[in-house]
Amino acid sequence: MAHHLSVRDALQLFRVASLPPDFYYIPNFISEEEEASILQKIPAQRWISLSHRRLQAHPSTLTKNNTLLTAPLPPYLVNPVVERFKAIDIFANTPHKEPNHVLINEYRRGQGIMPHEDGGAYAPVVATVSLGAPICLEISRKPASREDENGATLQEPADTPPSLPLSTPSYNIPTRILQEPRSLLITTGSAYTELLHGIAPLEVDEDLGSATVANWDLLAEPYVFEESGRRNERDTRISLTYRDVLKVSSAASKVFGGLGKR
Ligand SMILES: O=C(O)CCC(=O)C(=O)O
Ligand SMILES: [Fe+2]
Repeated sequence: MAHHLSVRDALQLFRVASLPPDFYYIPNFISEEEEASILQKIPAQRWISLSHRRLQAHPSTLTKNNTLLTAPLPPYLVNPVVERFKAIDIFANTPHKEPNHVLINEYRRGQGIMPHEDGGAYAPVVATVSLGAPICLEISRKPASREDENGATLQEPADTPPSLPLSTPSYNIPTRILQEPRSLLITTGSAYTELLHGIAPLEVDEDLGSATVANWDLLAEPYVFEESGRRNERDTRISLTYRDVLKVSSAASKVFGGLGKR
């Protein structure tokens, strides 16, 4: 008798089991040819330079109140990546059922991004395709916060015991997720809402191994790091982060809706 694995069951094979739900790491999500083709199509004139990385937003940057002016994503960001997302139902439960926004980040050797959370502008699913070179994503807990008597939020020191449910002792946090080029990382559930992610501004990721990298058993080529002294010499790495922006507005609704209210 044939056994059929549902898409959901199949995805569980790629869950990063040592972390709170849910991170999924899928190596070789795209081929080398597809990677080269995407890299070549990223428009050189669209980069916005920040102090420790550069980035571009497609189809556009969100407005001040986190609204996306809807427009199609460029075809090179849709095919094959979004087509493949549909096959594994990644955005099946988000409001628009597919990503409508992509941030492209570029990190040169020594660059990074501060620990942060992606917040409420998006449905709590991020799908990150990595291109160019490996890099470590650092995963940490949010500092517990509480309100003082004036209603201002107080941040507690990072070593304060965190609130449930992530305090389960089996989770070894802080940790790292090693993202190989052509891999896909899906961040959803409490991994999206309760944890911080960032990239340390390093020239070398060191001490790579099963005890220090949460997705070690899911890597396509762990031997590359074993053979290079458990080190990853950073090189330029580009990420495509696919999201579903909750608030959207079309150009037409902006013009006619606006007129109607006057
Ligand atoms: O480059 C990455 O993998 C992380 C980017 C990121 O966290 C973001 O754009 O919010
Ligand atoms: Fe982020």
